[in-house]
Amino acid sequence: MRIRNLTIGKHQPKICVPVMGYTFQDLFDEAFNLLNVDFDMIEWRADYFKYIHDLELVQKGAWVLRRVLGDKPILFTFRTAKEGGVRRLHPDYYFKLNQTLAQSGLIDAVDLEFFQEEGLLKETIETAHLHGTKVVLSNHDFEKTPAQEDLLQRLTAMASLGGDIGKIAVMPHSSSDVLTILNTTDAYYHKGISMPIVAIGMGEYGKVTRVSGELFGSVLTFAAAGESSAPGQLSVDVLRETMKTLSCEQNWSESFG
Ligand SMILES: O=C1C[C@@](O)(C(=O)O)C[C@@H](O)[C@@H]1O
Repeated sequence: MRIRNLTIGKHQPKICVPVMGYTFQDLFDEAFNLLNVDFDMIEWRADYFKYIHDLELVQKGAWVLRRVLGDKPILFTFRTAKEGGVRRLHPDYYFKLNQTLAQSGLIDAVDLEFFQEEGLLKETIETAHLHGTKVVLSNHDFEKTPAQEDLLQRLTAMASLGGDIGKIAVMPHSSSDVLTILNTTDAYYHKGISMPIVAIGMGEYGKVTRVSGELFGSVLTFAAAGESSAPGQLSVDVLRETMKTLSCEQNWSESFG
């Protein structure tokens, strides 16, 4: 699948760098500092943005990022407090915000949290698709690693709902939790569902899941160029180098067209 000019699902996972600016100046500076960094796309974590309650100003923020970053794909994410973000938002405004950005032509993909009212979720996915914007359906658990059946069920439901990418980020506390995440990724791949997935283990134990996507079938990995947006994120340089070292030339595009 493609997001803007980036093909996702081929060879090594693509590296997505979070940008967490509070002001317009912060957004500009963070984006500008990325110009010398070897990354593939950015995630604008708009829950950090001071003007999140003003739709015009949020679009202006996206415009600043687009101007600085040129053709790099931009994923727009408002991460809610209950899934690890820094702010709460009324659900009506959450969907309005995402629909506005999805229609703006300024960003390439939106992250929508999966556990929300299904009608509004479907409507927002449709709006995004009508405007050529991709949808990442996501679910985060900062406490634990749910059972493999639960994770698989969430990912398949994300595919049924029309997500372009499904994402789970959970917290492992042991090697067997890490195996649960990797087994889920592998089992999902063998189901032959066309929607590609991202499966992340957060924290120290999860690091291996951030570098091994090529082997198991996780197509995106998040890395920090400055401040990290979740525990266990590696720096972009270390991540790129490690993935090159571990590369096994798998090509998931045959399954994830
Ligand atoms: O969903 C994710 C993944 C993430 O939580 C991580 O663990 O790298 C980082 C978040 O910014 C992003 O929205």
